Formats: sequence, structure tokens, C-alpha cells
Amino acid sequence: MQGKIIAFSAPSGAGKTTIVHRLMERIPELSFSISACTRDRRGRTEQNGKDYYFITVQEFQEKIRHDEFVEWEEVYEGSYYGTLKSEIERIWGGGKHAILDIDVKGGLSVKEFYKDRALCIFVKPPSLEVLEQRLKARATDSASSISARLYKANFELTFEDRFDAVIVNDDLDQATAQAEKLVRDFITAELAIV
Ligand SMILES: Nc1nc2c(ncn2[C@@H]2O[C@H](COP(=O)(O)OP(=O)(O)O)[C@@H](O)[C@H]2O)c(=O)[nH]1
Ligand SMILES: Nc1ncnc2c1ncn2[C@@H]1O[C@H](COP(=O)(O)OP(=O)(O)O)[C@@H](O)[C@H]1O
Repeated sequence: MQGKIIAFSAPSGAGKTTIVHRLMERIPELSFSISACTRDRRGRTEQNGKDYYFITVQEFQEKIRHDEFVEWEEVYEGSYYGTLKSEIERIWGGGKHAILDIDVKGGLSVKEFYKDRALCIFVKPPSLEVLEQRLKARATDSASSISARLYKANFELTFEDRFDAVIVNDDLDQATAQAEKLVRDFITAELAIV
């Protein structure tokens, strides 16, 4: 089996994490790519080595210097996130395809790095108003963090054309079904030999 990459990117709050979790339950060939990140762990809800590898900025910079990342971004001021090459190798070594939940720039970098071996999907909110409601309802971010995420969303929405596919996450069941079809078609397709 040749391992592949499926990356879901979206403005924060559009629903990519929710869709990725649902796909993981439905498609056993997928394994979640755990990113490295420097933000604080969210108390009771997150685990090191499951949601993220929580590391210091210094450790992160060390990994950049050693070329250990497929891609990395300072997603929010002072918070670095990155996909580790070792993580993708770990997943492929276990006979699975890697599924990624990363920001929009990260998704474009993954496409450039893995080319046809990657399927990069943009999850779009029905509108900015709905996005704001979802961020507020999720209740994981402060008012200033929500403003920063909405500001960034405006910019990120200009990149949707560069993705392999766009899914509008209005009705969650419909969006998940669309995503599931795209992923199943992609993982069963033969890769062209380059
Ligand atoms: N470029 C990049 N972005 C990442 C990576 N891991 C997570 N992200 C993104 O970083 C952003 C912030 O993630 P997080 O702090 O968990 O917040 P949330 O998505 O709003 O719950 C989200 O858009 C993630 O998709 C990564 O390895 N690379
Ligand atoms: N289609 C949907 N309709 C309504 N709420 C949704 C939908 N998809 C996701 N949500 C909710 O919106 C919030 C943001 O979703 P999340 O998956 O955390 O987004 P992201 O990972 O893109 O930041 C969560 O509270 C989630 O339960």
C-alpha cells in the first residue's frame, strides 16, 4: 500500500475538526496526523501526544533548524503549529493514510510538498455570520481571539480556488457525506507512477 495524505483546511470554526473526527470513525484506513504546537494545552479536553505534541517555542525552533517539518506556520501570534515528517512516516509505516487538520496556508504547503499524493480539501462556512456564531457557541476562545480568527477568515476565504475540493459545511451530515465520498474515491484510486 502506498500511503496518502488527506488534509482538511478551513478558517477556524468552519467545522474541519468535527468533520475529520467523523471521518476517522467511518474510515478505518485513516490515521490522524498529530501536529506539534506551542500553544497551551486546553486543560481537561486535550492530551499531549493525542491532540497535539505540545512543545516549547525553543523545541519548535530546534525542529525547524533540523528540517523536521513538512510545513509549519505561526498560526496565531506566538503560536506555532507544524506537521512533522516523522509523524507522516509513522502513519504510513503502520499501513494507514494520514488525515490532517491544518490551517489554510498549511494545506497549500502540503499540496506543494506531496503533489498528487495529497488531497487537500477546503471546508467553507456558509457565511461569516455563521462562522462567528459557531466560534461563540464553541466557547473555547476569548472575544479578542474570536475577532482575530474572523479577521483571518476573510483572508483565508480568498484561497479556496487553490484546493482540490471545496465543501460548504452548512448541514453537517451532508458535508460529512461529501467529504467521505471524496476521501474514499481518493484512497482507492491508483496513483500515477511519476
Ligand atoms: N499549518 C498548520 N496548521 C495547523 C497544524 N495543526 C493545527 N493547525 C491549525 O491551527 C489552527 C489552530 O488550532 P487550534 O489551536 O487547535 O484551534 P481551533 O482549530 O480553533 O480549535 C487550526 O486552524 C488548525 O487547523 C499544523 O500542523 N500546521
Ligand atoms: N454544520 C454544522 N452546523 C452547526 N454547527 C457546527 C457544524 N459543524 C461544526 N459545528 C460546530 O461549530 C464549532 C466549530 O467546529 P470545529 O470543528 O471546532 O471547527 P474548526 O476545527 O474548523 O475550528 C463546534 O462547536 C462544532 O460543534
